[in-house]
Amino acid sequence: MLELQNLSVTRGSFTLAADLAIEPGARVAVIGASGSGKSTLLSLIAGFLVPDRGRILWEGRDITATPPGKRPVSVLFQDQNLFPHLTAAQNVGLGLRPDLRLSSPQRVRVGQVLEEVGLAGMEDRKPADLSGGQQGRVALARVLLRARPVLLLDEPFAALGPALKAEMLDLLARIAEETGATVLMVSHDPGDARRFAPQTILIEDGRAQPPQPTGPLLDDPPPGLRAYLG
Ligand SMILES: Nc1ncnc2c1ncn2[C@@H]1O[C@H](COP(=O)(O)OP(=O)(O)OP(=O)(O)O)[C@@H](O)[C@H]1O
Repeated sequence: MLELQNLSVTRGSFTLAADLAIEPGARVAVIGASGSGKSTLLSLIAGFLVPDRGRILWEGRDITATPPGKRPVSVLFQDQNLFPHLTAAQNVGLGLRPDLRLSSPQRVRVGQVLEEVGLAGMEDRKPADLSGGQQGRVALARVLLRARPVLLLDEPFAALGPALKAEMLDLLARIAEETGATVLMVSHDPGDARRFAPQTILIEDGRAQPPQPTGPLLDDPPPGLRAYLG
């Protein structure tokens, strides 16, 4: 279980508060208007931002002061962060060792995750020789290889077309199920939330609300969310 207890952080004139818990293995969408604090919430969980008050607990352990690299968390951003001069396999291998001095079992493992995301045979290609969707898969493979129990995604597939995006979400859902990972995904697209996440954290008026069932929330959104969704 991931718990945010009486958490609050202020950035300039903006304050975000959160007091909520996320069940292990849950898939949760994070929805809110532009500037409502979605990225801020993810940064708090990832440890890029330190709260002004409150605690973050993972499996009962206080990780509020734990540096990002030591948290049980990996993060996938929209821009995928692939290095253009490295091959797909090397980009994935960075998830294990930043200096890329992989042992042979580690190299085997890189091959396995690339296969899991459907990139067998493309190990030696550089990002420029892969499609947008394939690049997304490389980034996903790198995150999977780290095998952290909490996966944070900040609009990871926003640049992809609808069909490709749906495919990536299904792949992600399948892998999350297999690994039991807890996944939080920021999205602007209610369709993504419905497709991927049984539960949603709504951020409104400076507060991240506890997860609630996605379908009913989107069927009958509160006024602020309704205005935002259009
Ligand atoms: N470094 C900062 N200093 C001051 N204010 C900041 C800083 N970073 C973000 N903010 C403010 O915090 C608020 C929340 O930002 P955040 O990026 O979390 O929103 P968001 O919901 O992810 O937005 P979007 O959907 O537009 O990406 C915004 O009002 C933003 O202007």
